[in-house]
Amino acid sequence: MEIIGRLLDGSLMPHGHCLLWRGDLLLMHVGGDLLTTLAYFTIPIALIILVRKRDDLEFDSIFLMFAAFIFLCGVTHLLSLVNVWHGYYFLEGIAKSLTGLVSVATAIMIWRLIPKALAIPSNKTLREKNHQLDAAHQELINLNASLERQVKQRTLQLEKLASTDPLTNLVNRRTIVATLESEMERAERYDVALSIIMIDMDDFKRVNDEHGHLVGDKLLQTAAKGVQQFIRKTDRVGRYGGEEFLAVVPHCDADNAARLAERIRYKMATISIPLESREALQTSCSLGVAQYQPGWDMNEFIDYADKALYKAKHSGKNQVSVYSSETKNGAE
Ligand SMILES: Nc1nc2c(ncn2[C@@H]2O[C@H](COP(=O)(O)OP(=O)(O)OP(=O)(O)O)[C@@H](O)[C@H]2O)c(=O)[nH]1
Repeated sequence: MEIIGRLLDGSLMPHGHCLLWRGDLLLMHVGGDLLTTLAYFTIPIALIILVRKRDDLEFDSIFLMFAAFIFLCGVTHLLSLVNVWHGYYFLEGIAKSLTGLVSVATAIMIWRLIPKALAIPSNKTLREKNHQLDAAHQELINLNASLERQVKQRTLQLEKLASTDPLTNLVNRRTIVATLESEMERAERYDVALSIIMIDMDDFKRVNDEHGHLVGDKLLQTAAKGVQQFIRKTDRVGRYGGEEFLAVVPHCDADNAARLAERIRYKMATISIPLESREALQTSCSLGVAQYQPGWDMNEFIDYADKALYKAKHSGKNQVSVYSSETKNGAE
């Protein structure tokens, strides 16, 4: 109780007496303390708001110590202001002591934090790191784009490999059959003509037997090129079997397909493969033509072209035969 009484004892000599109650001195001391008090009470609020809102802020504790230290300075200035008219010097002394203690604690903390604070990268370093990151990011994007291009390219190559016959470079059987399937759907839907030509090299076994497989291969390659030269860009030809080619000819009826087949036959008959020690090798082929009829399935369609081809072979080879019910009968 005695201590509280002493603390609240404002009966000591007011500080105004030291200032001789002079207006100019009072104005400076009172005005200065008033402004400082106001400022020192608002700064801690700002610091606390900052610490609470920025949870990524480093060194929270030092900000809070600063807030306490500045607040206590504000209290000291407030009591100085009061003590111009009163004499609460015990209270002011306690406020100053507390301020001193908190200041010393803050100073110690600051010195201990300095190495840590210095270790934080500067804005310049961060900007440089950012640039490096941007450059690395861009490099990754470019690398990714180039990888994607390579994958696309490789996929195309693989697709081509999977659909191409390596010897003749024509599309393989699977692909020509798929083409035929979709052309049949188109012919059915739009009611347009569609024909196929089955082309089979004549006496190919003899070529292999007499001249060897390499010559046989060369002949197949030359024949494939020859057929390709004769068909339109919209037509497709593929290697259907060993020495058998299948041409799919959309928008073409049996008569026109037969004319095309005849031109191919003629062209094939002009092929000659140079041989090392003998005269050039001559060859020929037989061709079976069939025009699509709505309702046929693909196997039937191919089978009818095959039957026409069979007839061409059996009628002496090196000729074209068109499928008709007569052919069917003849073939069976
Ligand atoms: N060199 C070579 N020969 C092949 C290839 N594929 C199949 N052959 C051969 O082609 C020949 C086909 O013989 P056959 O089916 O008897 O037919 P062909 O001798 O042409 O007789 P016809 O069709 O009646 O004129 C066989 O000897 C197969 O080995 C190939 O890729 N290269």
